[in-house]
Amino acid sequence: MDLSDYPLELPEGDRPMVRFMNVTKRYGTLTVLDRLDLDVAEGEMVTVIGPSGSGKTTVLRMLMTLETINGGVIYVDGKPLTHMEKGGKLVPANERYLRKARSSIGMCFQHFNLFPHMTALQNCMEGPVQVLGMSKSEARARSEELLEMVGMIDKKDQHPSRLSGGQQQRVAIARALAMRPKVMLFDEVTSALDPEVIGEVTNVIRQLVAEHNLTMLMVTHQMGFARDISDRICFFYQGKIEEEGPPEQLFETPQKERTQQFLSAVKDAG
Ligand SMILES: Nc1ncnc2c1ncn2[C@@H]1O[C@H](COP(=O)(O)OP(=O)(O)OP(=O)(O)O)[C@@H](O)[C@H]1O
Repeated sequence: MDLSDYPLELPEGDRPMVRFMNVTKRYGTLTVLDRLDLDVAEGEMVTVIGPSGSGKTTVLRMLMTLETINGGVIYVDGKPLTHMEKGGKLVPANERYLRKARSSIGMCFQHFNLFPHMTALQNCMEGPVQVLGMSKSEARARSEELLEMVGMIDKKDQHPSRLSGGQQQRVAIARALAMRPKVMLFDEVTSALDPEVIGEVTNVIRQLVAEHNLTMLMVTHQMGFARDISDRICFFYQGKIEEEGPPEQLFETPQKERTQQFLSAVKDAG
């Protein structure tokens, strides 16, 4: 497909919050995403599972527009994310366009990446003030509300080094939400945590799913958690969706042999 074959905007009535359309990502000769089509509806929670190296994190990285894709187009809220319109057709987006587009995507990583010299509250206020141009008082009110929601308001004046991993991750979630993203991405947010604090982070995400109509895309190795909270599970294999479906269906009656093998391997391991 040529870039001129892709719509400048998705039509009314067929506008998922996220659409990967025929997306290919290569590193040298290695094809990591292979003509991927993936939709996430508004308010939907989709979890990507699959073997190591199957391209799960790459999906999130492409949505963060951290790197260019080699083929296809990603749309967010009906508008191209990776591309922009020029003279009536799509061209790869420039840095200015990407900077703006990125603010619609919130991301939480395995390593929380909080600013070490700032308190929890300052970490949350930074984006709204610096990127969105919000007044300090408005940013503070919004940040305090979110810190309250993740159970961290008591620690708002602490620096990250004084917080546990689970607490830092909760601040990182509040910080991402403070930007009012259209889509939230969670990449292995519990895998660097001690077992006893995993629950406090999964509970925050569970609460987000239950009470807020957020669109979320998550990568996790915690199958039980994925099964609990996802609307849909996508099983990735070699940069493609091998099988997808509601959690009960995918975990209980997987249709493809590769899905069955993967699920029995993780079951044996865990
Ligand atoms: N910057 C890069 N340069 C070269 N190869 C890369 C780069 N980033 C990722 N890859 C390769 O792309 C493939 C997919 O990586 P990705 O991180 O998306 O896998 P994953 O499914 O998330 O794996 P894991 O479960 O181990 O995190 C891997 O083979 C990886 O080595």
